[in-house]
Amino acid sequence: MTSKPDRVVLIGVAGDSGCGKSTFLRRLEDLFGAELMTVICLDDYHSLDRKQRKEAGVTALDPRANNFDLMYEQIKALKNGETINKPIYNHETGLIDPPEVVHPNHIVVIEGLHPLYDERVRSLLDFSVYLDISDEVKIAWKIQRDMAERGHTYEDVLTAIEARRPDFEAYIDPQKTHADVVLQILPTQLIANDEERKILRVRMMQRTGVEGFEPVYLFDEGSTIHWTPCGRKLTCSYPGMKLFYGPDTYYGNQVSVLEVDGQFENLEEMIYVESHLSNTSAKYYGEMTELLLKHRDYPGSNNGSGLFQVLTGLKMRAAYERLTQKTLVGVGL
Ligand SMILES: Nc1ncnc2c1ncn2[C@@H]1O[C@H](COP(=O)(O)OP(=O)(O)OP(=O)(O)O)[C@@H](O)[C@H]1O
Ligand SMILES: O=C(CO)[C@H](O)[C@H](O)COP(=O)(O)O
Repeated sequence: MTSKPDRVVLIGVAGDSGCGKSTFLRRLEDLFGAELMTVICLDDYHSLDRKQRKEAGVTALDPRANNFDLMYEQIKALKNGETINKPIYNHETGLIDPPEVVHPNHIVVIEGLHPLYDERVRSLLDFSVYLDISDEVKIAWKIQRDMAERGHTYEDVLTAIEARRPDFEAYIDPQKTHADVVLQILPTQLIANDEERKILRVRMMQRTGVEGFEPVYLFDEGSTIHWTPCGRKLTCSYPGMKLFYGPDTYYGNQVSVLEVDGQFENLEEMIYVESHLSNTSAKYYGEMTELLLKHRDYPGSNNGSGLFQVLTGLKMRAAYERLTQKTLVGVGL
């Protein structure tokens, strides 16, 4: 930690396992710098270890397997500038390890399955995002990762997703109704059969009427816009690309929706898209494109998921600067 923070800004990143939280956090680090930001994985608040969950017949998604009282007490303490003794859930052994000391930092990010579940924890958050991955895409990503890196079979992956589904629907998914931004990742509508789910339709649902949060828009705020940018200034290969912007209602909340269906052929040309977006919270024209180009190797950099992760990160930086009255200079690049 660099200096003692006067004001701790608390950010929530919610989503199921394998939904891209780590990738998003790596992008956030570009904006805040590793020094200023402390990430707390809420898996550490599992109150039942793997064996105990098995015996009790509950999953880690079930609130009964998590200690929300301790989570609240400790996150509140960090926000108040106090040091905590945070438990550790060990994913290698499935056991709860001895606690570790965590000091408050300028930005504390709580990420995992339940950042928005408990009303008390939720009320501490200054900005939040929910990563909402459709089943088809979740299966494709999990299969790619868990088969390649974790030695699982196709059937293992499907069984694991199915086993989690009831608790996912009961306890994780409803959190999206509380987030400031929901990043929805869906199969493309540009072609009928994209079995590998390589082409994505990604929607950034931005809640309107939230103090200090000005949603990003395309061309004209409040209008409904369908934009097919492919042509002289943006190279698109098959099956092309479509952008959309417009107002909507999402679980009773007013939202501004930005959508990208398809993929960017040449990331350098993102400057053309950036030039048509307003309220990005970039510090200068081109910053959004530079942030994307910096990590062109991250998954999703060439589609709406990378673009909207960068835009959400810029909104989190804007929230930090507004709440602390501090300016972050030069950490992004
Ligand atoms: N935008 C994306 N486009 C394509 N694939 C992606 C994208 N984001 C993530 N993935 C795939 O999903 C996998 C999981 O991503 P990531 O590790 O960021 O998720 P996570 O939510 O942190 O997962 P866990 O909680 O299980 O560690 C990655 O290895 C990658 O294969
Ligand atoms: O959803 C999860 C984390 O996001 C895990 O399933 C949960 O934390 C339990 O971990 P493990 O399977 O290693 O016991």
